[in-house]
Amino acid sequence: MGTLDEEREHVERCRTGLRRMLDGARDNVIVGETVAGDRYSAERLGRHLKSLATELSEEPGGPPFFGRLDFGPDSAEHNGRAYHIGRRHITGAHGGPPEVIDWRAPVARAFYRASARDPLGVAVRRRFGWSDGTLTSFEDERLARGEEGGGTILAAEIERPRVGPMRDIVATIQPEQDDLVRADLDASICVQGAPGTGKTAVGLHRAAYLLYAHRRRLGRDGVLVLGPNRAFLGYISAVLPALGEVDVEQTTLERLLGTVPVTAADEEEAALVKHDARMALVLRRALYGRVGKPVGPVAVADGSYRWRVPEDELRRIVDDTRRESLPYGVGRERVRARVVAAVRRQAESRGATANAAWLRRIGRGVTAWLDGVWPTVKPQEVLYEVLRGPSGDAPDPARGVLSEAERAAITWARPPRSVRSARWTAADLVLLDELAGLIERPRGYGHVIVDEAQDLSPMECRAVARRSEHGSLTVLGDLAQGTTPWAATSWAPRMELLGKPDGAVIALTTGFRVPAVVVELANTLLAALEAEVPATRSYRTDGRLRVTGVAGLGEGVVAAVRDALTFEGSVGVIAADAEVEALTSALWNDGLDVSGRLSVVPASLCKGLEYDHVVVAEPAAIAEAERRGLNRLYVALTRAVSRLDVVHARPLPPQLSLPAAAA
Ligand SMILES: Nc1ncnc2c1ncn2[C@@H]1O[C@H](COP(=O)(O)OP(=O)(O)OP(=O)(O)O)[C@@H](O)[C@H]1O
Repeated sequence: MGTLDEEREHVERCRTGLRRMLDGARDNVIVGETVAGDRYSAERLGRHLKSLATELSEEPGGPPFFGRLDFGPDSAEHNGRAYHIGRRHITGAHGGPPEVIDWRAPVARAFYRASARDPLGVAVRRRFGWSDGTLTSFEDERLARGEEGGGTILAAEIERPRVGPMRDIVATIQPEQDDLVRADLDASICVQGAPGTGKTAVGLHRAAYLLYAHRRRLGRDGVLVLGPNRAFLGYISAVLPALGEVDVEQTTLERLLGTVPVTAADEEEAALVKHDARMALVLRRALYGRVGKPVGPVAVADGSYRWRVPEDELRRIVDDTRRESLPYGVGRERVRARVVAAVRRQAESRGATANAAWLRRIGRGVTAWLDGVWPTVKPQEVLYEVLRGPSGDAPDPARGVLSEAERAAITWARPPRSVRSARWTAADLVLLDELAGLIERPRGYGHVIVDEAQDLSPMECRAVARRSEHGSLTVLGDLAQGTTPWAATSWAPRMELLGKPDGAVIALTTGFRVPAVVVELANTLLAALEAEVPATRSYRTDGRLRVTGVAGLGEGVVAAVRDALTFEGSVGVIAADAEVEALTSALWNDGLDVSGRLSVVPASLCKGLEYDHVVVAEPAAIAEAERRGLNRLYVALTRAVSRLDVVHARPLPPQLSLPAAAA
């Protein structure tokens, strides 16, 4: 077992190793750009090596490792060996053993999973303490002797004040989290976790792990991370690059589906219908309503001769193709190919031979007929017709699917004159995507991670399902934090809509963000929320909760913020959206700088975020602002890492009861 000095010598060896890797990567960038076989590979290779070189050059001062495993003699595979574990693999000198093992490597698993009860061959687990890139301490757990836990390094990392964007948790992943991070690529899982249990962290580390373990497959098929809004993405976007993964697409569903600009808004009644799964049938009917019954034969010119395919054969072709449930666009081409095949059979029975050019010509000759029977169509054209409402004697695709009131809710009161002048809403984007998916299958991903998934509507779930049909899903959410009108109240139906009915639902119940006293307050709301979720245990016994009744909300919030700023870390004031402007002015007018470490956040945007010190302003206003206002309040109350101030000028909502510690 190394002493602190010996460990520091190892740090130096690691830094030398990193420099060696950096020089190698730089040389390789030059070579890679000139030797790769084709331009595409050259570009990819060049990009990869350059980003590796950049990463390495950004890292020389950072902690090269955070843990160490010393295996005992009873480990058959690693008998008596020691390994340092870090964010990245560091190669050894002259082909010797690596200086550091990547946290995702199979052997590193024992760092997260070994316990006194089941040491997995590990004699000693060591955790290192760092300060500004200098190794300052370590703590050992002699697992083989039954010693476990009790250290301060782990607790200090979890309780450290938060500033800036989210950081990785590789040094302190907990066993129940590690199970999820390293679940099989083919396993789709749903993680139900109370606030701060590390769902987002688990999702991001799972992406990094899967890319490591299945680099080839996922490098080709891609990994997609979907978050609820841009503020959230801004908050989490540095985690994967810090873990060396820069090729993950991180976006919101709205941006992913955004083929047209959103320039209108729906009434809630209309949005509810548009997000309902029954719309899938309405749209399918509307699209396939465009397919006609062939009337009369088709005649195809071939030089001076005209081939004829009779009506009954054409009808059979169209009916058979419809039954095959292909994407609409593929169906159209299948019909063309079958008509061409019918012509070919006739030609061959007359002794002609069909070459490729002839087949193409006949195919082109069928286009005019095909346009009448199975026309090309754009999603906007179909949706335009659906939202314009039934016209003429064409059957309404919504008949028998939507009630009259629902039909009326989605029908434009004043239909735009043409599809070009139509203004689309956010819900329309989802419908346009459904139509686009019916016409042509969208690009799929090898793995999709969806955060805050409890808020997805059934139609949004279908949009995600289309993109993970041949891949797998990690679904992260908390039923108690659902705030959309269509939020899930149980997971099984959502997993079905997401195309993974067999996906296991796993609960995370230890909270790492919110201190116990704050959890206790937030938990009093749970009984009033429409969601059955398991109770949480907070890892953190530190923290402070203060509930203050004030005469004027502005002054009360200013006073709470002044106090908050005397502590280290970020400060977030969370208020009902309508109060944000007035509170921001009150803070500025009092000489407080509302940028940098102090921010005022509308309650509607606080999901997934966290601040070291949170001031929740006027809970009653947050609860009243929307249908699921109590869920929103639950989200707001659970953003605090160290301290929560609840400031109220009006009575608190009756569903919130103060724990004895705060009353
Ligand atoms: N094992 C861990 N070690 C250290 N910190 C952790 C660990 N797990 C989670 N955290 C920290 O706890 C905080 C909450 O994690 P995260 O945001 O992933 O939780 P969440 O379940 O997504 O929360 P919410 O549902 O409230 O958005 C983050 O600061 C995260 O870094």
